[in-house]
Amino acid sequence: MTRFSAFFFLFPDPKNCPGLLMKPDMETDPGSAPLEVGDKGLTQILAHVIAEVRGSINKDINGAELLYGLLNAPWLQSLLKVYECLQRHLRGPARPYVSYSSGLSLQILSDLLAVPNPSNEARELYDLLGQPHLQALLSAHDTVSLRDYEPDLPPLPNDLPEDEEAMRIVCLVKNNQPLGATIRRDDVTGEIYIARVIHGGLADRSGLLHAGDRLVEVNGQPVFGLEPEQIIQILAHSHGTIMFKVVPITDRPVNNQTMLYVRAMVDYSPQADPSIPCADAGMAFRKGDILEIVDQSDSLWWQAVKLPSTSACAGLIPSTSLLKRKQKEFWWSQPYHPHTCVKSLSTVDEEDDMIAIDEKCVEADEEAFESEELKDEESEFSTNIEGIYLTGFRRSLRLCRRRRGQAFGTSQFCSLRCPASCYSSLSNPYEDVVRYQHHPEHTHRLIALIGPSGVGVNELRRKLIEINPKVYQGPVPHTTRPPKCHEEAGREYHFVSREQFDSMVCNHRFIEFGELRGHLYGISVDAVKDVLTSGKICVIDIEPYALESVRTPELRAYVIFIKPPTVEQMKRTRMNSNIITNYYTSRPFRDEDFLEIEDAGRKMEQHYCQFFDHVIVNDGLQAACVQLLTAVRRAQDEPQWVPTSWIRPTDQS
Ligand SMILES: Nc1ncnc2c1ncn2[C@@H]1O[C@H](COP(=O)(O)OP(=O)(O)OP(=O)(O)O)[C@@H](O)[C@H]1O
Repeated sequence: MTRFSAFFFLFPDPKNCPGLLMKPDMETDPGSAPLEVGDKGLTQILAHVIAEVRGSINKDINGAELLYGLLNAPWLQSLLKVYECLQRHLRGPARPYVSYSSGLSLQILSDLLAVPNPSNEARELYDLLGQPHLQALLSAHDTVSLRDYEPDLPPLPNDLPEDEEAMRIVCLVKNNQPLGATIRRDDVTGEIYIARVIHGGLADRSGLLHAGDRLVEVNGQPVFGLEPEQIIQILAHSHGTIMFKVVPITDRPVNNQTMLYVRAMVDYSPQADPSIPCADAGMAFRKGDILEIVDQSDSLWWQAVKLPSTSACAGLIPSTSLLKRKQKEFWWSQPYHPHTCVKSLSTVDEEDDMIAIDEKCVEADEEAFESEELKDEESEFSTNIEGIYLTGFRRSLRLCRRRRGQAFGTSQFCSLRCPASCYSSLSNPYEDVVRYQHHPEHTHRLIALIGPSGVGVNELRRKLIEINPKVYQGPVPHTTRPPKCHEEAGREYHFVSREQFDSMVCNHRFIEFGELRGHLYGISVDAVKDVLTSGKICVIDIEPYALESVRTPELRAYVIFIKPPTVEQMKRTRMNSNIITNYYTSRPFRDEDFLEIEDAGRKMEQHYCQFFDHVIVNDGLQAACVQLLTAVRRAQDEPQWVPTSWIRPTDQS
């Protein structure tokens, strides 16, 4: 019994088509020339093969019938036709059959329209040819076939002078968008130049106007000697197409700037800046905005887009050096105020004088508070969840802050002009940032809550930890006070000597520290790291001055601002809540407390909003808690803008 093999058809010999079953032996005849198949060769060969196979069916050859059906399949015939077409085109460049297909299709359309009773096929053809995209395709086909790419330009005159400059004529169609270019006049020569082209603007997208091009005419009107404002007037009064005649700049600078993103650390308004070359081309931004710097070619004025961007067109912003200069000028122009910004808590000795007036009253209340504190701590221990203690909630730490707040009055926020530390914070108007996606194998980001005293920072923090103490935890604070009978070292506090504590302070190991009733208390970087390396999410509350200590590559804090709602809303929601007063007593909230919280919250937001990754308004406790939970998850799971130095600390200069 004979078996057909598919490879018979791989080496057909067109000259011996009828004898196809004789397979040429390429291995035994290496010198034989490759077989050429003509345009119709394969189709002919197939026809012969089919005839042969048909003959074999009657000879009871196994598989012949199946093969016959296969070879006769319409798809195989179509495939062969496609193959032959491709072969033809591969041999030479494609040539259009007609270069007037667009006109031809219109002719066909009008002929079809004239048919009295068109068939279904005619209707379908009419619909197909009438499709706009097919019309566009045919039009593109004709343009390509005619090689009609260039505009028709008049021939160059023969008598061109030798020193004739190359001119470029640029036509831009004016729409509602600004042209996106600024001009300047050379005061010596009176020539007008394109000063800058705004990234993503109309002029930029045309690709035909560049900074440094000399402007010769606008709409046929020579501009030499005109003031820039006069040219702007010409442009403002033009409609439709505007024609520019320019002498292109010879050495266009290559823009090899890499992508740069920054977080604005200051507010900026171009309308309030008399030094900006063109206020309309400027871009306002607020503290905390993320800006994509798209052009730094000018050392003074950069171009940037605010993210998330709604417009492709960039705006002018001052460069870092220019903004620093402006800040310095502004700073020096302000009247001097004594230093009111606090870096870390001063010792009690330093404060004593300042709080002397209240001291008697405080002493009396401290006695009362001491027992209350103990009661409070005991109740905290008894409510520990599954053997996990809610550490870092000791009132002593919070009272350190209160004492400091009391000592410095309400002026913990920098005023316009105060020395060193505040001034240095002004010196970095932009912070380089990158999009950072937390890696599951890395430690979690620290969650730092910040808010005015009494807004509910600790309440929210406590609630979060209580939801899942196996996931969320506070750091264990350090103290120099002796342990109480029920306390265990490393559980409620790390108990250390004053010398040890001082040494940690000197080595900047504390995020926050303070002194209360002769004892030092503090939250150390290592205590936070202990929680993080255990695989948990560390949640702390901080004061603004501690922002610097937590926004570091090792802690990568995600800062959440707990914002007070309106006074009215606070009155409604805090009806049954108590506030801890500056005299260490707990009493129901009063109207003046709400006013104070609102004012402190406003000031805090005004001064530090650039550091906030998220803001939660603590109105209803339940809703705020859900928002906090969502924000904390987002901090770990979603990409965030973080300082570049966190990712590449070695790049820091
Ligand atoms: N959304 C809220 N609704 C009702 N009461 C609240 C809400 N948030 C907080 N409270 C209550 O307000 C009081 C103060 O809250 P909390 O102690 O958390 O303040 P804080 O911001 O940590 O300030 P401090 O550390 O100075 O006490 C607490 O009695 C708390 O239960």
